[in-house]
Amino acid sequence: MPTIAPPDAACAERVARYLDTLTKPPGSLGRLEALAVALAGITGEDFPRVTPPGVVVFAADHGVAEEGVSAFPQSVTAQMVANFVAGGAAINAFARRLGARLEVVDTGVAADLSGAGIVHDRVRSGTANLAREDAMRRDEAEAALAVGRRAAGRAAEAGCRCLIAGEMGIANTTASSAMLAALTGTPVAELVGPGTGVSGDALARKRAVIEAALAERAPDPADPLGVLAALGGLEIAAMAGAYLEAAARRLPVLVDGFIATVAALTACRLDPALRPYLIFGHRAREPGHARALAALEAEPLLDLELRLGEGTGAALAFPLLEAATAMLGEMATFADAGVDGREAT
Ligand SMILES: Cc1cc2ncn([C@H]3O[C@H](COP(=O)(O)O)[C@@H](O)[C@H]3O)c2cc1C
Ligand SMILES: O=C(O)c1cccnc1
Repeated sequence: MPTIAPPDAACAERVARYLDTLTKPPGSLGRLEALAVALAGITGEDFPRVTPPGVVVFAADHGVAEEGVSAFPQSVTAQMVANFVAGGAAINAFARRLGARLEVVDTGVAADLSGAGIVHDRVRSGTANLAREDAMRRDEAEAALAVGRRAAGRAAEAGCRCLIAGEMGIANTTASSAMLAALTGTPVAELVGPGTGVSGDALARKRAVIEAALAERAPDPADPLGVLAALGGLEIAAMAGAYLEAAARRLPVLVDGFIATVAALTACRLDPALRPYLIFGHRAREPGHARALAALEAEPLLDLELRLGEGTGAALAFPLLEAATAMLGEMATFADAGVDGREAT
């Protein structure tokens, strides 16, 4: 694994002091100031840049879809990949607003995806049904982490200054819920939720499937790769790998919703040095998201009651990162603007 250096504390400290010289009462820009300090520490730059962002959407299928745990059929994963390529998904609309580089990676969709515009970096054709057997082998989980690393590497080499990972994979809230329960010991009932919109009997079945899988697989919470292999997904592993690679390259990571946060938690368990590189875009409606955020002691920037994924919540939060860098780069100091400082009271 490439090593992740600690953030540049001296740079963060310099930027924190510089913020107090800008024409505003000290601290008055609140969490935006903390964001600017964090970005300075992450990048090691006094005037960090976050544009353009790189958005990578990892797509893969889940064998557990056959248990009826999603409101939508498995075919939607492949169909949405075509929609991403055609530019018609929510993430396309938001990424365009940001001037983002958008890449779609087939990490293991259970269909033949041909055509231009898709990066084919497949580990296997969907996972196995985690209700019956391990979702994948450990070496496959490692290979999926490497898919994510390669994608983050491409984004960095293309000049991206911030990484957003998104996902598409029908039934992946089931895999993510199972992983979160395994990693944190939280009872399934406290974190399972509707995903694409299951309720009533279907939600009860989703919960029962996860509880049974946890009882049978019983992965060791101290073995994050084992949890990923037993209960995870190819796109979830790829997101984790992308986060680790971005941090190794000192790129800020803007984390999306529930699934992305479970990937982030897994990646932090693999390498705790990742944590300071993560900025959390939003709190999604899925009940497990608050649990996953709490496990990371994360306070997200937005709460727009989203329940979509794809990287959409992170994309919506990105302008706040831009604003934090603009505050540093464009505001005048008291001295330069000839504005009187605070009275000694
Ligand atoms: C049209 C459509 C577009 C989506 N974009 C993201 N998801 C989201 O829904 C899925 C997770 O929910 P569940 O576990 O209930 O299947 C993931 O693919 C996720 O990214 C979508 C779902 C649908 C139907
Ligand atoms: O927050 C997410 O990532 C999410 C929530 C519900 C359904 N799909 C994705």
